[in-house]
Amino acid sequence: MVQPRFGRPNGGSVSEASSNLYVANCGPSVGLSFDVISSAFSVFGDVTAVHPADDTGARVVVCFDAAPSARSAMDALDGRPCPLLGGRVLHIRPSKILRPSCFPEDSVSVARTASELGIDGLYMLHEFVTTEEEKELLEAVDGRPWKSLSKRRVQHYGYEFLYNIRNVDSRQGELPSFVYPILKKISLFPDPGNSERRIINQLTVNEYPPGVGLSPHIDTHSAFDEYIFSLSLAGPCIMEFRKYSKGTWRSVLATSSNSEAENSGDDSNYIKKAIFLPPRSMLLMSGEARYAWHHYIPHHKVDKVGDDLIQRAQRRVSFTFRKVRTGPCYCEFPQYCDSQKEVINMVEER
Ligand SMILES: O=C(O)CCC(=O)C(=O)O
Ligand SMILES: [Fe+2]
Repeated sequence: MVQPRFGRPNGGSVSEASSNLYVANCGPSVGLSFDVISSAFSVFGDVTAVHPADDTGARVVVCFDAAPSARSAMDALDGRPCPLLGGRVLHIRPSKILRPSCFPEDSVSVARTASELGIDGLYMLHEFVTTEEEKELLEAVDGRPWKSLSKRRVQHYGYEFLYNIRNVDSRQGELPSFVYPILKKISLFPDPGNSERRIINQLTVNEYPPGVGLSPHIDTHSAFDEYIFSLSLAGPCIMEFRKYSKGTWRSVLATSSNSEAENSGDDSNYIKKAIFLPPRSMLLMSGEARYAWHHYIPHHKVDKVGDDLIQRAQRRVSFTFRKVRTGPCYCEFPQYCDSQKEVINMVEER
């Protein structure tokens, strides 16, 4: 269980003048959006913000511009059914917190476009598939067996991905026909690369429940070619990119996504950037973005994108399209490359 993001309520003493209220039994996971909560509390004064208080989605902090408004709201609503919130009984205490610690000041600002992010080799297209295509893709995978991992479910096509070795198994057949229209669109993806590199023969489908993400990792260089396409469906999330200054091929393997172990690597020495992935968008990781940056999906129920708090949906389903590598990787990033580890070892040993 993640620690509450706001400090504990300060005991409920009405003598303390707080303009913020900690409100339990209230939030997106009990069917109340931040907007609905805000307008219900606005009856008592100007509400400046409604923040999640923790990752449950059922506790919020309502911030008023003045303490008397907060006090009136608490006096009127605490422990009683609230007609404006479907008769829900709220539990309200004053909260001293001014700023939600779930989004610390140093948290990275989230770009909405790849060009804003500025990582070489990273591209994103919005509305890469239509809502109709999205529905069909989801129905197709929902009609097939899922494999349960500890926090999410997966399906693999073309080649099975083996999480223990972070590499693929032997070939299992063609990709399913329901992805043919996507493969066709991928072949038209506008990027400066060579179309040969867009051949796809492996697909991993990931289904994430709300609050579930993916550990920081670089897809194993020796397992997959340069181009990695990831299609987001059903729900949004943010993806963080980290470039570790002391990264080595060992840390790449140690923090592979595909390991079920939670391992965030050396947290002290990296630069990070983040991008918002809306449903139906397609992300292409190539070049430096694919070979040298770890990608990571934070385990959030709510993402902060600019001034917006965006709730994770009931699920996010991603389709990751890759081509299995047949020989060693000769990328320009030997530091992160398991195929070139002998070279690195020789340099390290000298
Ligand atoms: O869910 C995603 O968009 C990314 C999945 C991923 O990084 C992977 O399977 O290696
Ligand atoms: Fe990945």
